[in-house]
Amino acid sequence: MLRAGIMGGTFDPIHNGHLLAAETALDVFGLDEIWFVPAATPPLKSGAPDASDRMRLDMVRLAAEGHPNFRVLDIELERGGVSYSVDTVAALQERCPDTLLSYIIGGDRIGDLAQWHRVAELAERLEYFIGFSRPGYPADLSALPSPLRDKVKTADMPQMEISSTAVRLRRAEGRSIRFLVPDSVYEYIMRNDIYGS
Ligand SMILES: Nc1ncnc2c1ncn2[C@@H]1O[C@H](COP(=O)(O)OP(=O)(O)OP(=O)(O)O)[C@@H](O)[C@H]1O
Ligand SMILES: O=C(O)c1ccc[n+]([C@@H]2O[C@H](COP(=O)([O-])O)[C@@H](O)[C@H]2O)c1
Repeated sequence: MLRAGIMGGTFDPIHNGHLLAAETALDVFGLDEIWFVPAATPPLKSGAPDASDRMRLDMVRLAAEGHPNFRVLDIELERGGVSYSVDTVAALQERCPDTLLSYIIGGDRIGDLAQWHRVAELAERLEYFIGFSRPGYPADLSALPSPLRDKVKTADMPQMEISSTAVRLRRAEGRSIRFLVPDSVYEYIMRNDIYGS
């Protein structure tokens, strides 16, 4: 049975913190593949993404290109509306019944996991949630109710103080974002003049 880790995100834009979390999940948990899934409307974020759906998808594809274990799925962008992970996982299980799915999240999302839509069903469908701490957001499971807590496996990754917000802000201030995002994504942002002031 194939074991895949879903890396869902707004990816506005994708950055090296996302990629290192994905690589670490492959490495530590022995997954076969990572499936990057850009969200249409992320459930717990206010305000629309700055870049268009098309551009966010393009950037995720550029970032994943050439990695033998990275795939990009446009399932949530195609579905549109609010991107509840439980709907995505259910649809993917229907499409790929021989794949065991995990869902990768950073510390900020671990913090609000109990508020996710139909989270008990989501947890039931997954092998586990894979949780990584990120600067300012430790992988702290203590606030989660116990059945959910037992479903989250945490692992250490080199801490990367990068967020999409910081990338957008630096661009808006005319500062460099080189090496915060992959070179191909950097070139795409500059060529299309995204996130500028
Ligand atoms: N530097 C990082 N280290 C570990 N996990 C991360 C990091 N950045 C984002 N993640 C995780 O990746 C997933 C997708 O994140 P998202 O696309 O919202 O990026 P973000 O940097 O948090 O964006 P924003 O700053 O716009 O809120 C989330 O589960 C998030 O916790
Ligand atoms: O299903 C939910 O209720 C839910 C709540 C919060 C976040 N998510 C998903 O988690 C991923 C990361 O979310 P975000 O807001 O950090 O980009 C993204 O794919 C969201 O669709 C999903």
